[in-house]
Amino acid sequence: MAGLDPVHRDFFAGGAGEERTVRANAAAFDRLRLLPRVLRATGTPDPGLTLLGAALPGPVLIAPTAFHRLAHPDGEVATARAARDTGTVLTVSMAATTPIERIADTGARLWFQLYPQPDRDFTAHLVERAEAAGVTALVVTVDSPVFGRRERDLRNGFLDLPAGLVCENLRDPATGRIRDIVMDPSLGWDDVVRLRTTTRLPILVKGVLHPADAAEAVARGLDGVIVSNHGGRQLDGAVATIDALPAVAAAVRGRIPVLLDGGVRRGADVVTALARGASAVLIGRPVLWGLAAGGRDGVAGVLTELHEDVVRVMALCGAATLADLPPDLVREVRP
Ligand SMILES: Cc1cc2nc3c(=O)[nH]c(=O)nc-3n(C[C@H](O)[C@H](O)[C@H](O)COP(=O)(O)O)c2cc1C
Ligand SMILES: CC(C)CC(=O)C(=O)O
Repeated sequence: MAGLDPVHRDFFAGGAGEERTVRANAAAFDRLRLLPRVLRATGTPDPGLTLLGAALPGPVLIAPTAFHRLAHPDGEVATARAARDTGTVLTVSMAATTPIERIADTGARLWFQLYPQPDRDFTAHLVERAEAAGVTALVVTVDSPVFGRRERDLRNGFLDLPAGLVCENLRDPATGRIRDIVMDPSLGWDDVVRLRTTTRLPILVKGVLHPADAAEAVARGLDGVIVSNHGGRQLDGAVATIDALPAVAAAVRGRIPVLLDGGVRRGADVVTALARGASAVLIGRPVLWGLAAGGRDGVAGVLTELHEDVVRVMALCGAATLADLPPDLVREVRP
């Protein structure tokens, strides 16, 4: 990627351990094929949907990723402008390098990703700050009781942000200092549900792979689950998300939205995930590559191309709307 420091490129591209799960996310899509329908006179497909009460032009959202100013000087502001201009949702990482208020100033539709911190008062402050800035949902990442072991970063000695960049949303309101992100191995369902006492925002849990956990999210009254293995950056060896999706969707039975991320690169991947039970998908690394290559325009290019590809694949499958993507559209083939 032109202009991207190789150490930062490794941080973006890499995963945990052997990167088996990074590869598995892509390989699992490679094992799936579409069985299209013909002569359905669908006209130009409409990939629009309503998600958590918001009308969106298409089913591809932006996953939370840290440190956008490593990719481009305009960082999260550039990403947010692209989200605004294409009408999609940007999920802002808690580890953003731009204050949430400045990102919100773009007018983009934002969700906020949270790692609940052991200091509950600080967690409540973070949530209140994001809500005041105008975010419309909270995404609680639950696949990270500890940091994954990212061997590229260890080899490269990438431990800290370069001088001048900080996680702006971790500023302590009392001291003005930037706090470290703490991964909390004691985090439990009660902690997630307790966020309801702080916020009226819808709450999605991100990092669910097991159907029993998805059922628990429904039972706990949460508003959505994101089937995710953190792009292979946490538990190396975790199942590919597109493989985990059908059982999660079966457990949820349409009661709350099920989203998916991990290895979504093409319109066919999006259509495959929706046919397997997802309401929408999110993309992580492609947005970072677009940002590094061309700031706002690069990200908008990635989002627009993928949107157009979704429409093309829907037409080629005989689907007029996202409701026309049944499970029998997808067939598994031998590797
Ligand atoms: C560089 C990078 C940083 C990430 N930072 C976060 C983060 O701060 N919070 C989080 O919940 N997930 C984070 N993720 C995981 C993404 O939200 C998402 O699950 C994953 O990237 C999806 O896979 P994909 O990159 O194959 O599309 C990060 C992923 C990458 C690649
Ligand atoms: C700064 C990290 C906590 C961000 C993250 O979740 C990731 O790199 O995958």
